[in-house]
Amino acid sequence: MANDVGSIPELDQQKYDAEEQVKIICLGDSAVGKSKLMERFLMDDYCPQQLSTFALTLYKYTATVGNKAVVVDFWDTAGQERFQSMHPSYYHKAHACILVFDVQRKITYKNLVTWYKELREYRPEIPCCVVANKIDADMKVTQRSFNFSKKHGLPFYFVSAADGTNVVKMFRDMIKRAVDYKQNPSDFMDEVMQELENFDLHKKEENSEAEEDGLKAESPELD
Ligand SMILES: Nc1nc2c(ncn2[C@@H]2O[C@H](COP(=O)(O)OP(=O)(O)OP(=O)(O)O)[C@@H](O)[C@H]2O)c(=O)[nH]1
Ligand SMILES: [Mg+2]
Repeated sequence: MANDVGSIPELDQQKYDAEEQVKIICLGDSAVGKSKLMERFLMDDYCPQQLSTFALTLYKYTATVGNKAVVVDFWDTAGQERFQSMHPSYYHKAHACILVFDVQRKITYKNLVTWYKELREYRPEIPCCVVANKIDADMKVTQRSFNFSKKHGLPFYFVSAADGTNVVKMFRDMIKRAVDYKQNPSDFMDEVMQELENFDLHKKEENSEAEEDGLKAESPELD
C-alpha cells in the first residue's frame, strides 16, 4: 500500500461520506485468520476485489440495518509484517475495526497492543472489538480470560472461521456499531475538524459583517 492510492477508483474514499456506505477494517498479525473470517461470514455471497499491488482486498456486502440497506466495505490486507505500519489510507474514514488474534499463538495476542495503538492514532474513537480466532483447535481456551479487551473496554468474541462459531454474530454486531457510529460520530478528531470548519466559517461571517459596517476585521475596538 505504499503507492499513491488516491488515483485508484476502488480506493476513492469519498464514497464513505454517503449515508448508506460504511467501511470496516480488519487488523492483526499475519495468518491469524482475518481473510478466512471474512470469507466465512460472506460465504458464497461475496465478490472480493483484489488489489494485489496494495496487498489489499475489498469485500463488499449489503446489510439491512433497521429498514435501510447499507453497503459495507470490509478492508483486508495481506501478509503484514508484525510491526510494519499500515498505510494511513487504510484507516482513513473507517467506521469500525475488527482486531484479530490467534488463540494458538500467544505473540499474536501480545501484538494487539501495537495494532490498537496505531488504530487509535488515526481513528481515536471508532468502535472496535477483539476477536480470538481458531477456538476450534482448542476449545479449552474459551475458559481463559484475555484482559486486553477489558482493559480497553472493547467487546470480545471467541470465534472460529473454520467451523463458523460466533462469526455471523460478531460481524452483525460490528456492522450495527459501524452504522451507529456513522450516524452519531463521537470521534474526537472528527469533532475537532468540524469545530475548526465552524470557527473558520464564523470568522469569515464576522469579517464580512464587520466590513459591511465599514470596519476592517483587524481594527482595534473603539469606545
Ligand atoms: N483451525 C483453524 N485454522 C484457521 C482458522 N482461521 C484461519 N485458519 C487458518 O489460518 C491460516 C491463515 O488464515 P488467513 O485467513 O489467510 O490469515 P490472515 O490473517 O488473512 O493472514 P494474512 O493475509 O497473511 O495477513 C490458514 O491456513 C487458515 O486455514 C480457524 O478458525 N481455525
Ligand atoms: Mg489475509
